[in-house]
Amino acid sequence: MPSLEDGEMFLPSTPGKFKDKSITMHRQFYRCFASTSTMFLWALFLVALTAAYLSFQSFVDSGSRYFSTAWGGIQWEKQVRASAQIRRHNGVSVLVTGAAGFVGSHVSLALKKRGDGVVGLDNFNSYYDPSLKRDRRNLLSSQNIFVVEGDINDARMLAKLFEIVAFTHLMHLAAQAGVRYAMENPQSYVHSNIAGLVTLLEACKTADPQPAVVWASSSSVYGLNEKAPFSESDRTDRPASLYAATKKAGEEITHTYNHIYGLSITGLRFFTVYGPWGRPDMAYFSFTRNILQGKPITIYKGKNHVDLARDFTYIDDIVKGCIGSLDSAKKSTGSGGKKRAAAQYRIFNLGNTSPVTVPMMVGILEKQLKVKAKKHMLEMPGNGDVPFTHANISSARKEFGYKPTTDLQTGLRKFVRWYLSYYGYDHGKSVK
Ligand SMILES: O=C(O)[C@H]1O[C@H](OP(=O)(O)OP(=O)(O)OC[C@H]2O[C@@H](n3ccc(=O)[nH]c3=O)[C@H](O)[C@@H]2O)[C@H](O)[C@@H](O)[C@H]1O
Repeated sequence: MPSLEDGEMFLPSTPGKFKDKSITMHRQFYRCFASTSTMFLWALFLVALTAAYLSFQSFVDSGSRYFSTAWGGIQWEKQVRASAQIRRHNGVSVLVTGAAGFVGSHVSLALKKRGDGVVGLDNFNSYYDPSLKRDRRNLLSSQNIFVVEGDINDARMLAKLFEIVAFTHLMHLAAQAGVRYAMENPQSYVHSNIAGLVTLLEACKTADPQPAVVWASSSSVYGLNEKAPFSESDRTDRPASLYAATKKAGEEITHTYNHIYGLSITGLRFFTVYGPWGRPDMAYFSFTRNILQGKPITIYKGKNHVDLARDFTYIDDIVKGCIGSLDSAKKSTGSGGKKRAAAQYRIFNLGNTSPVTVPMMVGILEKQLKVKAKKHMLEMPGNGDVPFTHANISSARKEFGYKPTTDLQTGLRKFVRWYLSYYGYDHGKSVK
């Protein structure tokens, strides 16, 4: 059977004298038309492909611009390398995320002081006044610690950092903190505490060598647990806030990276950390500001008017716990993204072991500030708060000799001294 050529099927079957000639002409015309249209379609396809590629490139570029323009370049690499230099025998090289944050800045300084290499990373977001973060950064910079301005969700920046420096450890302290703010901005918790964590672990998994990971979980994972004091083996499947849920998820996520890729993981459950250079969103800090400014403070009460209590833990004790866990962490066991052997997975409470009620904390502040607080009592709203926290720290004590030594009175005295020297005495009118 003769086969139909392109266009043939569209030919009219016109009978008559000129049929053959006209058929030939039509055939030529349609062949020509068909090949032109095929070429046109190919050209269109190529144009579309190029356009798609270009817009993808610009998406990638604008993505990295979105994260930060503040990284990259020869000078930047030089600063990273210099900051990562180890200056003691058997020292370590640590990437500290959240280095311009409260705990991150203290841990960075302590590591640097003993001669370890430290590179900081922080996105300087505006959850609370970024000028406090910039001042912490300046303090770090005065000790030759370079803080990279970037987001833990920026995979390209992280890959670059691990390419430049063979970090032995990751101290991951960047997070969206705050229990009650999770009701206002839930997505920010997912962005930093879940997506950011995964991006970071992906970078660690492929890094060669893989760093050992120490990271900040939270006492809030105990949620509605009523058994006191809280032990690491207690239930953590009833979080009371989205913040707690993201920290609990972090514990599970890090476990999978430990299991599949051989990352050494140590999760630290911090208990309401306070002290100089602290977080302005926390109660002891905002109460101090309000008391000095003559503004009222709101003190939440639990069910049946029970006082809420926290196992407030002083920053220097937390720093010792962070460094103890870092020093006792075993190496990761994977390489090239593959696990070679079972790796260490640990979780520790880092608390103070002596809960203090919120009204007692306010009483200490009043004494230190020599000003009476205007107290406004309010029944605890359903905002994610838990009635009390109390740490059992025997695991951390056994594993690396963790022993908190600062009571709330001493710690708040140091905090108030810092607060007044930082903000001045003029009752916070110049508060940054
Ligand atoms: O251990 C943690 O894992 C968490 O600790 C911290 O959370 P919390 O223990 O909730 O600290 P914080 O806000 O200072 O409230 C302290 C007390 O004051 C009460 N409180 C608070 C505010 C207020 O206006 N009134 C009040 O009574 C309040 O009800 C509570 O009883 C960190 O912020 C968090 O990021 C996380 O790290």
